[in-house]
Amino acid sequence: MDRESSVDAFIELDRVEKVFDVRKKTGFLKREVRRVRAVDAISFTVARGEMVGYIGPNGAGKSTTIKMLTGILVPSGGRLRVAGIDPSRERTRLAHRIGVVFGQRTTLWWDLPLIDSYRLMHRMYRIPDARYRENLDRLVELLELEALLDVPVRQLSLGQRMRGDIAAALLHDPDVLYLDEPTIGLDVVSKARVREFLRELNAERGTTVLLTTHDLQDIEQLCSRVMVIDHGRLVYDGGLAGLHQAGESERTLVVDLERELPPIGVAGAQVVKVEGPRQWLAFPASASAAPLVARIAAEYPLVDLSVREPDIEAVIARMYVERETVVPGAQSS
Ligand SMILES: Nc1ncnc2c1ncn2[C@@H]1O[C@H](COP(=O)(O)OP(=O)(O)OP(=O)(O)O)[C@@H](O)[C@H]1O
Repeated sequence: MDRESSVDAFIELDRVEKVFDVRKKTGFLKREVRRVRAVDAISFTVARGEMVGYIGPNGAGKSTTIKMLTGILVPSGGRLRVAGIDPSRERTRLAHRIGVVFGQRTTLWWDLPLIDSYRLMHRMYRIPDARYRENLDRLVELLELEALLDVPVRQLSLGQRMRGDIAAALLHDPDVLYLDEPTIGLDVVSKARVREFLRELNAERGTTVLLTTHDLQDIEQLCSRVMVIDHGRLVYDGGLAGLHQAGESERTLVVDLERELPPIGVAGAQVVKVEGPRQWLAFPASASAAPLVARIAAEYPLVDLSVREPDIEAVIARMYVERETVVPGAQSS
């Protein structure tokens, strides 16, 4: 990494590895040690204020990476810095700079009213009184928590609890927020609310966000950059558009004709389905639909048409399958 790029880098990983030794009993007194390379020479940097998606299939190494970034796990190799701090060496100092939300677990005290968890965090993080009040007021307003403050956490719905957890992670004004499945199990309205809040947080405060999710709409709506990890290796790092290219994604032109006709023959697209006078034509997502539409309109009795965007889920599924393939945008390590 050159000096220039490291100036703005807020999160820096240079060939970071994590190897677990898993002991398995294979006989009466025999044990076998199996080495699991959960994170395999991963390198990337995230600049201050970036909002980046970190995605991959189950067991890819996402949580292990996040745990190393928070200092919970010590890397087996490589170099790791967050805000210039080595997380595993200075975990407490780093804790003041980062916020973490695990969608599947809560950091709140289950039996206490929500506000009591916040009061405890006020003390734990030694947040100056004025700052605590200001942050609490703002978060309560933005996340609509006012009516919930006196409710014990165990009585909150999943969406309410998630908003409560996000506020807890931000009370001490962290520079970086790690979100692990922040919208898991939420209904459409709650998801929209959480996403809207994250967008505002990033725009207003410039908080750096690393987002791990299986919900690709989270990524599409929040992140301009996405990293894909599979079997511990970074297989893609770039924009969403590039991801479509890497996964060779296709858009679909849905054409309504005046009458039933044999499949349309037009260069640059392929008919994938015919139903009465309606035909579906697939074409590369990177190509423009305009010339295609012009050609069809000139040669066929066209009544109506629409373009369907590629399904990013299918694109990523294809990438996982073809993970051995070197894709554009993948970082060499
Ligand atoms: N403490 C541990 N001891 C041994 N192996 C572990 C440990 N933690 C994780 N692993 C292994 O490391 C690999 C990566 O796991 P990790 O939890 O980081 O994946 P993930 O991408 O977060 O998956 P998911 O989407 O299912 O949460 C898996 O093979 C997992 O079994």
